[in-house]
Amino acid sequence: MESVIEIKDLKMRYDTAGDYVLKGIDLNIFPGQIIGYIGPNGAGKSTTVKIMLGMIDTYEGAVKILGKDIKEESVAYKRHIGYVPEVATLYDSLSGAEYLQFIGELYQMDPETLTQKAEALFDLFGIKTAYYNRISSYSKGMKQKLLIISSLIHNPDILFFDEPISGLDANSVMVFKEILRKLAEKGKTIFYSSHIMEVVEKISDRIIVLNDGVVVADGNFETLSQNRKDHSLQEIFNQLTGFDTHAQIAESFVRTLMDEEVTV
Ligand SMILES: Nc1ncnc2c1ncn2[C@@H]1O[C@H](COP(=O)(O)OP(=O)(O)OP(=O)(O)O)[C@@H](O)[C@H]1O
Repeated sequence: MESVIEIKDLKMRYDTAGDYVLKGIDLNIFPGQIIGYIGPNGAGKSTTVKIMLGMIDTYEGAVKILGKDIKEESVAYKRHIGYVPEVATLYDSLSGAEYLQFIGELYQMDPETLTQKAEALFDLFGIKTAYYNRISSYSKGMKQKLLIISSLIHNPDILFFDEPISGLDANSVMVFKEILRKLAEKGKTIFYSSHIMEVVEKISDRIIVLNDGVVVADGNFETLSQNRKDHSLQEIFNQLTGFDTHAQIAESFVRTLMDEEVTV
């Protein structure tokens, strides 16, 4: 099977005299995979995703998406990509309808098809009545649903989601997880970054753990949990990233707050 994403010896440093934040990453991602892309704060997850999205081009190494080197073919591949960023800027003065029309125009979608799809997706997400309202009046979860719809409306082949369920209620999370499964069944590739280990463990059929700019684990949950005494992804994550001091840190934190003697 051909890779949808092929990353070879990817290195990145933001400052030419500074340290590398990505230290040589090699990955082959295949159609229909749901990749849980996890790692501690600052590990380099967003940097990798931004490189794949073409938002950073000062990297070393090679990144091929859908068979093309993204440095050589920097625009065409973006039609095949959908993205939900962790922090998004939505145009608050537009309505949901206007925002999606704008997104549709960027992807040169037929306006009638776009409107039909947009209205139907709003309805399915339970926010139909907000379609013509200004985004400034949306709740956090409604904004998140709009972002999810706008990342999917052009029917992309590769999806990058960064904490996509942030703000979604429990029922909507169930719907969203099922949507991911169905999209993967249709051959879409999903790159899912999150710090919520329970969700990553459940939805991913491949988990990639990044620590300090290096891939420290890559496999399905069963492979990752082999030969380890603890079996939740949270515990495997703690072991892989060498973290076992949560209790001491919490105690020092609270002592500091309480003005007691500090022992860090
Ligand atoms: N624009 C930037 N300029 C300089 N350094 C940056 C920039 N963006 C990220 N970095 C640095 O690169 C490293 C990796 O950051 P990145 O945002 O990729 O991590 P992450 O794994 O996505 O973290 P988080 O889980 O906190 O979102 C960090 O040390 C960060 O300080």
